[in-house]
Amino acid sequence: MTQTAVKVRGLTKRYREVRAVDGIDLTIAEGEVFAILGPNGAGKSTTVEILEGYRRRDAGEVSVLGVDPAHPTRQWRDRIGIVLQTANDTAELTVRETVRHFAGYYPTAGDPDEVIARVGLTEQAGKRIRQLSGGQRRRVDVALGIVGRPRLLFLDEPTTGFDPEARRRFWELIEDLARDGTTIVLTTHYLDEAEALANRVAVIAQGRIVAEGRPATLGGRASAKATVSWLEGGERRRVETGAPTETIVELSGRLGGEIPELTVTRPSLEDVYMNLIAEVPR
Ligand SMILES: Nc1ncnc2c1ncn2[C@@H]1O[C@H](COP(=O)(O)OP(=O)(O)OP(=O)(O)O)[C@@H](O)[C@H]1O
Repeated sequence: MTQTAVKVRGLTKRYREVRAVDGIDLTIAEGEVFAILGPNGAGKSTTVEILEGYRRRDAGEVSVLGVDPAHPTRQWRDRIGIVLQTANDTAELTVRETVRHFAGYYPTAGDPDEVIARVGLTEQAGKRIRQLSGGQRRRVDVALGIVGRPRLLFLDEPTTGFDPEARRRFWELIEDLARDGTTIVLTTHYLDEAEALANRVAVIAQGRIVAEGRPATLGGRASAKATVSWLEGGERRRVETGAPTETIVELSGRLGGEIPELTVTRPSLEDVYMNLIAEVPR
């Protein structure tokens, strides 16, 4: 039976007149990679901070690894990994010293050098934090989030400032952790990141979930019309169709085999996301 890692019902949080979180329901199974998407100010961080036990809620039920995060225990904290913003307080320590220091907080921490290798910082292990680039510092943050070998890892916009290669490496790390059974809750503004990593995504706008599902099917994406495009008589032709295979067979017959410069596209996750966000009344 799949265990539930996160269960949220009717979660509500206001800051004076702002309804930051306005009745959210969420269920995340153990081992899932779950992405929370949404525009600036949608309520993502507030939701995640409540799940992490760092913010009080006004109403609703929340269970994270079977515990109400409003009443966290030490044992519960040890099973949760959080990638915080850059740890500036250790600027004078080296990467290795910092990771070792944080490893000391956990009863079953991973080997610091192994963790440093996993985030791709072996060459920088002896450097002071303040000497690192922004993207390298962010990798230290990730190392500190996983050094306790958490069962549930929260990542808030983890790849902001990463170069493309570092992002790919980071994605591999997340896939690796997911294969080991770590549940991952991720907020991101990069839709390709959500598509590459997440089993499921939720789109939040104005404190509510406006869509939830697999990235491939979100917002009716899989059943949306496809655009078939090809070159004919020196001109680019395009048709929208619910039956692209039929269109291609018909075209292939007409053009006598290979269809020049054929492409078939469906709405991207970004297209679907933009539509979902546009529909939310302001
Ligand atoms: N400490 C606070 N005091 C008052 N209002 C706040 C506070 N934190 C957040 N808010 C407001 O609550 C709403 C939701 O903010 P939140 O930070 O959860 O959004 P977000 O989806 O994480 O945004 P972003 O993508 O910009 O990080 C916003 O309107 C924000 O201005």
